[in-house]
Amino acid sequence: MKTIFKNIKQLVQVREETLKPLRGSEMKELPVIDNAWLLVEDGKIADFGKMQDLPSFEGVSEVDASGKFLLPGWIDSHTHLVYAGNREQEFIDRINGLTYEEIAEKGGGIVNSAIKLQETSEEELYQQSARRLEEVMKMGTTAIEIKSGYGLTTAAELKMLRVIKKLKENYKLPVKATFLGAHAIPPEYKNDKDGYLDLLVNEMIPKVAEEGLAEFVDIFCEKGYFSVEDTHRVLEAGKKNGLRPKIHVNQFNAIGGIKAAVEHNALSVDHLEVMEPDDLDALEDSGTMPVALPSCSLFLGIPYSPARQILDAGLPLALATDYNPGSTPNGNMNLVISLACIKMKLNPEEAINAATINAAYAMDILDTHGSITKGKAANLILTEEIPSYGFMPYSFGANHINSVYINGKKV
Ligand SMILES: N=CN[C@@H](CCC(=O)O)C(=O)O
Ligand SMILES: [Zn+2]
Repeated sequence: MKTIFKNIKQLVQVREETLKPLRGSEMKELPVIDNAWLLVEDGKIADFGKMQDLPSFEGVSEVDASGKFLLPGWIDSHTHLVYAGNREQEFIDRINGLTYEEIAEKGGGIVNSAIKLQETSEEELYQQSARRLEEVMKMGTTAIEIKSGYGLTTAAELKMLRVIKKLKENYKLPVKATFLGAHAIPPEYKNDKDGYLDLLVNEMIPKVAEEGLAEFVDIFCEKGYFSVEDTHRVLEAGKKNGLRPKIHVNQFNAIGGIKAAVEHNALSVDHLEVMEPDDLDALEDSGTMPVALPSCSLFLGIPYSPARQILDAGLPLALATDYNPGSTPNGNMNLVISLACIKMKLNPEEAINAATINAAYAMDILDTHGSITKGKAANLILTEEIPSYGFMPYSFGANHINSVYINGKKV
């Protein structure tokens, strides 16, 4: 099956090849073709060019993209989209003065979500999660990473991961699963963190790997959660079982987790609201992608990741939503891109690169997704008629998306 998009006002993020993520000043460049066409064949980008050079094609269905922009779909490399219910009460508690940390200390937070999830059937959890996935796909997300971490028992963690597996089977976009058993210390191990780590390392990780339920391993490396020493232990166990690290780090405190992650060749380090010079140094010459989550900063009222400092240090940067019930009950990548421009002072070009090419790297799918490149999947966003691609982040809160395509098929 072939589809041709014609009269595209601008084809955005056009690259011959994408072998590496973009770093530092490279992120300012966003290659485009004005007045373009693009051919999709068998779900892949087959060819593209300028309208003046349009060859004649037979047996193709046509999409007239006059006045519209065509760009690679957003890639959301950090979510917790599989969860049960919501934490609206904690939202009210924070409005009334409690902090995220205080709520967690009182037994709320991640543990609250874990109790809800343990009490929810696998089928119900799947239905709630599938609704969220469909919602974000309509907003332009065309590849997604999803973490476990609201189970905190072997049975409930496996239940979450099976739900992610079912989403992967039933939806056509790339879905990658991350095992985040080390998300919080469950109440029954309150005074025995090492006992929980033993369970993680000796039982959960081997089972997850044996059943092929995850590709990545994660840990919340943070004061009051897991230490740098715990991080080494969990990442080592993950690696032994074939799971590459992608970790939560430097959200509230810089405790040395970035250096540990780099030592384990983590694919990404995520959050980074608080960064020390040592953290930037540790990332230099590494294959580890820094990932910022600006909607989390908005919702919790915490600092935004110092993106300009990260780019000025010549490092790459990716953006993701962190969609979860506690710190970011929102999976809208368009808002993330706007916030990155407004609050983190990224230019639209930098933000779009961070949400496509670099996000693809952070999900380990850069060879097949993240740019308009021949042979890559036709996972695309067709905008409404807008004056420029920069109009998307400028008009924050609006999406300006006409349609979304996964493997060339309209969502
Ligand atoms: N910080 C750790 N984990 C999630 C939030 C978890 C929650 O509050 O449910 C995050 O990335 O923000
Ligand atoms: Zn997260």
